[in-house]
Amino acid sequence: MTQRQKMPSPPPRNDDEPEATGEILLGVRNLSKRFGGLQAIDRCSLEVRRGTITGLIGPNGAGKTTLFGAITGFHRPDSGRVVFKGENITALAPHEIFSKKLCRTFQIPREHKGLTVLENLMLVPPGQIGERFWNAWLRPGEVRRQERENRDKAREVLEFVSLSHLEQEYAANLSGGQKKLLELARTLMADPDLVLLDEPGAGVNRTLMKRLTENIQYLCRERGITFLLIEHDMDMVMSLCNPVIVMSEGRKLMEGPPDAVRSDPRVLEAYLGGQYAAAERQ
Ligand SMILES: Nc1ncnc2c1ncn2[C@@H]1O[C@H](COP(=O)(O)OP(=O)(O)OP(=O)(O)O)[C@@H](O)[C@H]1O
Repeated sequence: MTQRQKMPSPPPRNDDEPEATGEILLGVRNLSKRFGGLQAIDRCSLEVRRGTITGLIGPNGAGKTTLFGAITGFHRPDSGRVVFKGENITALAPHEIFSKKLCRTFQIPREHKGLTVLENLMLVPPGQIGERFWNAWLRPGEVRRQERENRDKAREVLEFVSLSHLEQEYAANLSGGQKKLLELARTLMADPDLVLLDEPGAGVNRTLMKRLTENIQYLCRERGITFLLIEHDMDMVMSLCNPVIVMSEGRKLMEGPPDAVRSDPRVLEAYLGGQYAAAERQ
């Protein structure tokens, strides 16, 4: 992992949340995103502090995945700002944001199906000199060295997520849970500072879920990687995340430690309201 940079002081807080400690790694300020007539994100503001595993929960359609898309350049926000490590990254392209070490996974894994597990990881690091075809002739030694380093790193990451035995398997043949581990592995190839995980537990069996949870905890504690994760599995959220941010109708409803969130009547109402609304639409 790379050396952590010293960051400037966080900007003053402008909401009524209880005082939280730790440097702000990601700041979302008054972000909005509309799809036609639908306000998917509505002046949303929230913060993620370095060194945390922050949970992002909320009823279906609350805007969580759209928010991930707007943070990581996949959706261009209509207004508002995204600040990462003190830098305004709003509306940068996804690959530019990725290269700043802000990485994401997708709700439905986006593996390269026709490539092996190992190849999927080796594709990740940007700026490989072998990508320019003349370098294979002009700088063959350097190309080979970089490829070797890349392969070693990919193998190290695969060992960490317990997928080594599948390195030559086509990614298309992995189980749903293994694909989630591969998604996490791909972010690790970039030495990320912040990883956004979109429903890492969905479709994952209990054994793999336990491994995934332990991996996230280890990476946060030992490697200093910060996580923001969307999850519907409340057991996973309650055991893994602190703080938990609740989104409803495109903006932050509340934030707090898991116990406080679980017992907050506003959260219950948001979930029940969402269910009633869904039932009424049917
Ligand atoms: N590309 C899109 N075009 C049109 N509408 C969209 C698009 N993406 C999301 N939406 C709508 O925006 C709203 C927010 O969706 P989003 O997927 O962000 O919610 P979510 O909180 O992640 O929900 P879930 O928990 O079910 O994944 C929903 O009403 C959804 O239908």
